[in-house]
Amino acid sequence: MSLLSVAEAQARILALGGEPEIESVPLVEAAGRWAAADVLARRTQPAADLSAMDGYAIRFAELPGPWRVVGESAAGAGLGCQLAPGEAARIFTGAPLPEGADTILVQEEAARDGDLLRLSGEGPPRTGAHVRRAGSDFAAGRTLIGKGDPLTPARIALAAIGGHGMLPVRRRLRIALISTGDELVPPGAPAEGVRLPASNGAMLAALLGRLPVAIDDRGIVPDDLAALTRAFAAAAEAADIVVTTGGASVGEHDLVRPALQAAGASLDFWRVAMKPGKPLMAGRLGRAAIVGLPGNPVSAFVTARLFLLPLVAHMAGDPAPLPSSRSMPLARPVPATAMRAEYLRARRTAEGALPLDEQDSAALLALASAELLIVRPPQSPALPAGNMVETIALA
Ligand SMILES: Nc1nc2c(c(=O)[nH]1)N[C@H]1C(S)=C(S)[C@@H](COP(=O)(O)OP(=O)(O)OC[C@H]3O[C@@H](n4cnc5c(N)ncnc54)[C@H](O)[C@@H]3O)O[C@H]1N2
Ligand code: MOO
Repeated sequence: MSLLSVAEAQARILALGGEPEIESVPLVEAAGRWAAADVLARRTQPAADLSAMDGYAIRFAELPGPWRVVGESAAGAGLGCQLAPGEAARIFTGAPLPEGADTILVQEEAARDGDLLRLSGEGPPRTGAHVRRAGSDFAAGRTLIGKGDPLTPARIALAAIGGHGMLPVRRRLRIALISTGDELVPPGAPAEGVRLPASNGAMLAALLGRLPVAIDDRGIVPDDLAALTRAFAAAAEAADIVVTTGGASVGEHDLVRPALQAAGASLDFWRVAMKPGKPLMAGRLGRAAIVGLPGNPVSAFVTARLFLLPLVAHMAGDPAPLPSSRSMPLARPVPATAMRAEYLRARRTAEGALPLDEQDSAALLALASAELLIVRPPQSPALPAGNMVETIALA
């Protein structure tokens, strides 16, 4: 298999994802997901003409008054009768405008003495001042949220006020994580000699945690063909996506590809023209999509950001799952690139994107301080400071 371009690999990985069923979930659980169907208003908002201020409901034509206050309209309860000529009603924010009234006199511009109400300031400037008309936000039946819209906090509020307690979303994706490597110990366990803690599983769980997923961290599997084959087959039974890290390259201990094949997986691609992240593989095993990330922690991070998160977002209903990029000036020169696209870890400065000195694909200290990836396409010339480059935000 030859090296694929990043764009082609992204398109192919998105095509691997199935369409999880649609379910209805309570509003708070829907936050951060995508609407799986249009959501229509079940009610008109406001349902009636309401006061937008605390004050008095009057007829504009009767200014400058005086009026006789005949009762009160509070939020959730109206006056209960119609205003006759010369009459006003005490009214509060959110309360229904009594029949016969058309305008609100705010209380700061009114003087009250028993039942008697007088104008004490400039008064309302026009008929209908401080009145929220019935249906001025939306009418029943109107589309409030379109299929594919992100369920932001504002859309959650909109759905609630539109009469919904539940929203249609794609069900949470089950993601199995498998770290491979004889050298790995679980995070926090003593790492003797040349063994090292497995950082990729926790990193991936943290990255995925912002999406609607249920993580099944299946821990560390040694570099053993039979053990890996068994682990992949078992993980694929219940998962929508099986994510492996490590063992993706070409050494004798890099057994992920043969083990996936032994488990019955069909591999769609292996190796992408990018740095870091070349030995990325993707395919299917039974009903599950397989994403094999490289073991190097920075390579795993960058490929997760560019391929795995978009796949998950796509399956969760995001119509635009690929990371967006933004043009920024370079704060320092960058060298030419060869056949692979390069994703340089960088910081944001007043002068623009500043590539870090340390670009090793195992250097987590540098990755942890990076705020951006500078995207350098294959076969790009060296660029001086000040030239514009595309960047992907990491936070
Ligand atoms: N002769 C070649 N050698 C390599 C090539 C190549 O094309 N020809 N590709 C290199 C590239 S690029 C990458 S990236 C790495 C990735 O290789 P693997 O996916 O096979 O990863 P491993 O060999 O298993 O591990 C690499 C490195 O990362 C550490 N690691 C692995 N898993 C974890 C984990 N869960 N948490 C933290 N660190 C982990 C592992 O100990 C190794 O140090 O291959 C190059 N080689
Ligand atoms: O492509 Mo590897 O991910 O450079 O280190």
